[in-house]
Amino acid sequence: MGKIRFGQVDYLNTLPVFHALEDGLLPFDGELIKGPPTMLNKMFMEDQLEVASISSVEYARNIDKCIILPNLSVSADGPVQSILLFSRAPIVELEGRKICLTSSSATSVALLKVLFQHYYHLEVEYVTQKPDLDSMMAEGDGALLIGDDAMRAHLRVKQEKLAYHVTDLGEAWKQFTGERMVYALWVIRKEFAKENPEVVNNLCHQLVEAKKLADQSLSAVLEKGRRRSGLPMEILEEYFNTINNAFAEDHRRALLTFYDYCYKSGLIEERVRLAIWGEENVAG
Ligand SMILES: C=C(O[C@@H]1C=C(C(=O)O)C=C[C@H]1O)C(=O)O
Repeated sequence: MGKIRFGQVDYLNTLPVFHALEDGLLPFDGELIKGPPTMLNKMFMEDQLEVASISSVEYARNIDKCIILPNLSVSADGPVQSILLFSRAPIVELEGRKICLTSSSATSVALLKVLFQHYYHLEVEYVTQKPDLDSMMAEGDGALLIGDDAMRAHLRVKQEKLAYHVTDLGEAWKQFTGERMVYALWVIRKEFAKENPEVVNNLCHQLVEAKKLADQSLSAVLEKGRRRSGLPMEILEEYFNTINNAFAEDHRRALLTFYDYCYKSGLIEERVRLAIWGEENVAG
């Protein structure tokens, strides 16, 4: 077996899980491959990675290929601060308008479509673009951005007093369903996991340890996040209080609620169950 190729979504919200691995604070005999979610989704599904943090909706589209690693996610209970729709008019007035979607996201694109259809009851036109607020707003009436791109754009909108409405999709989802939202999962390739169960057990253990270490060295994680993102410390502190990297019972219920709406909107092809490493239903 060669080194494990481990895909890392290169946003602040995965840093509490990856910090210790990046800094060699835990034994990890693998290679970290960083990129935006859609790049890692694709690499994982094309067998170029053994394990990765990927968009949660992509799990539902590829259940034959992946097993979810326990206790890990990128989630938030309500406003998330990094999944934002910028628009010229309030969101409820966007009927028939053109919305530019970031090419970096899969889950939040599906979330926006679900919310427009089932919560706001509006029909809009979608185009996909590179994540750049100015070129997106030059092309359309709204722009969906995620991750550090969304946070930097939001700061600019405030600093430059740009006349955009900003809708936090985590907040809208919570108002609609009463649930939190699970944006990303850590998954491992089914074939690889079956052939290397001890490696997977060990990795699961290390990732739980990695989160504990990040909790214990929060100031180092914040400082690294500040250097990487260029965002001010107050914003980072608030963000790390908002982002949750657990995967417990209410995360599962919330994720299945999201999948249900994705299914109703034709964004996934079947209703799925969650196959989680270490639980009985992962066989097959
Ligand atoms: C909350 C976020 O979660 C991310 C959103 C993703 C998506 O929309 O596909 C994928 C991975 C997550 O890290 C974010 O980046 O803002």
